[in-house]
Amino acid sequence: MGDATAGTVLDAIIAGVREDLAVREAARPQGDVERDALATPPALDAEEALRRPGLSLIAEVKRASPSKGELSDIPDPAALAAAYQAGGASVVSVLTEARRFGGSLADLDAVRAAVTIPVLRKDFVVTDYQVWEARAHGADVVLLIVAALSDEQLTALLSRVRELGMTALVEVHDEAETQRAVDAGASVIGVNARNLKTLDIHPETFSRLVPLIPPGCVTVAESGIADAADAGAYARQGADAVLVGEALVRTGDPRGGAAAMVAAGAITDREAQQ
Ligand SMILES: O=C(O)c1ccccc1NCC(=O)[C@H](O)[C@H](O)COP(=O)(O)O
Repeated sequence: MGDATAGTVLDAIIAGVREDLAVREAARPQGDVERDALATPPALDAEEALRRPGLSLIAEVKRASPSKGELSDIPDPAALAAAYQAGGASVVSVLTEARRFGGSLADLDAVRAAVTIPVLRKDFVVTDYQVWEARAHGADVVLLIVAALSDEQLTALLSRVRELGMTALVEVHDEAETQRAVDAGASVIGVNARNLKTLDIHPETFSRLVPLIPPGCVTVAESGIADAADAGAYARQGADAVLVGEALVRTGDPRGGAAAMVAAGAITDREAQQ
């Protein structure tokens, strides 16, 4: 993608997210969303699911992206999510950002109703309202992108996520963000190989940052994972989980694609024991 100005892509996405959020907040005040959230069945324990032995898969429902444009139509997100679960995914990620990713809260509702494993609301969460909204729509996990948040916002949102019984996947891209995530007390840290300034993928980011993450944390390798071999490579580098979007939505066989990635992690586990 090249040499976009620092911060441009993420800043532009968040500006759009804030505009859409203002419309939703005007239609539905936070008090109403909080009431809905508190009436929703308790969140599933995603952190426990990701800690299980072997490589866990977070399989994503992703229609489009700023880096690649249209990826897949996904007329039936519920069926796609059910295929991911049948293939052994531990968590389903649902992109709910509309403008650049083509997602929606309706997708989150459909997926929540279709699977029994934890569901991640993947969005650009910058306000308390969005966390309550995620819970009201049945999410068990919320993504918090360190690059999008001040330390104060990160701490406050992390604490709200936990208060609602959910798990925060705290996403980092470099050493400074990793230190901020650790200082904020993150227990599930995603290392995104996609540079959010240039959108280029740097697979070596995980091995560079993982030594900075305390051993008790769950580590997730995110972005640019094309196949089972890539998933297995991250398992060998110590990843507890991989988060995969494009490769799974483009395959004609999401169940088989998911199963192959989970199996690659299991093979790596057996190799390590020998
Ligand atoms: O996917 C993008 O182009 C993108 C651009 C800017 C901000 C976020 C972006 N993606 C969100 C994600 O984190 C990915 O959907 C996720 O890691 C899966 O990535 P992939 O397997 O490469 O589709």
